[in-house]
Amino acid sequence: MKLTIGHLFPDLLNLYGDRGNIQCMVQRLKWRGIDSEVKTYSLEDNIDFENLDIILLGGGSDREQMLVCNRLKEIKDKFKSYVEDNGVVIAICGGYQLLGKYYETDDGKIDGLDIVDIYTVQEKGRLINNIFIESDLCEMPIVGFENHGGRTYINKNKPLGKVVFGKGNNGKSGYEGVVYKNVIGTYLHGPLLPKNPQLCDYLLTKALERKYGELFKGLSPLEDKEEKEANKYIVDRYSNKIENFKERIRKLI
Ligand SMILES: NC(=O)CC[C@H](N)C(=O)O
Repeated sequence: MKLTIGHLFPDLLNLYGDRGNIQCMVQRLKWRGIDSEVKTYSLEDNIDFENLDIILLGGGSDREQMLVCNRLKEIKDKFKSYVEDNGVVIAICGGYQLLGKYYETDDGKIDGLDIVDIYTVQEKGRLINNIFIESDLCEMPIVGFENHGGRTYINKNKPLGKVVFGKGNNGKSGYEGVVYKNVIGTYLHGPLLPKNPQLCDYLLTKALERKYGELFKGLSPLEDKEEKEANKYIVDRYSNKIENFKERIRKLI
């Protein structure tokens, strides 16, 4: 078995090591004896969606998102068909915002792919924090790092999870990310997947099921000792902060 992973515009969209998500997917496949191929695309390249099993759209500055947005207009229909055909997409921060209808910044409106039912508006101040959330997609909490000026609002689609510590989509709703079909959008950098092995396996499973159907019998389990430790480190560290905070509030009232 083999999966082909497409990394879109890594020269523009690749903040905080988002590319590490690809290395993580490749390694977790390799440990199971599954092959992979990584294809990177620049703005001018033709994207052969029909050959792709997973697409990564990383984060970027507003300026870089603006540059990517014109190219997205040209590939919008093909991208949409890929998603409707259950193609797997993992989109981080700036890439997440671009999945939606638009990202309105102080310098102008950046049109998105309109693949998921979200929109983003730049508001005062940036949401910068370590963050962890709880999601129905995996048992372990999902941990990461967020740094965004845009606030994302979901219309109809489901969020990826509930914020336990951090800000998430807009600092108000208590939710983080979005899930639509096999598309996950999230503000979590890190890179995201190495510390969230269950989420990584969720994406790989979706891609293998789509490609191989009944022939795919599921991913064999891995020990994930270090991955779990790294995840737990963040969860413990920030759970304490929540507890301290709750304690302070308790004393005040
Ligand atoms: N970290 C990012 O990808 C930043 C996304 C976007 N430019 C924002 O500031 O909201």
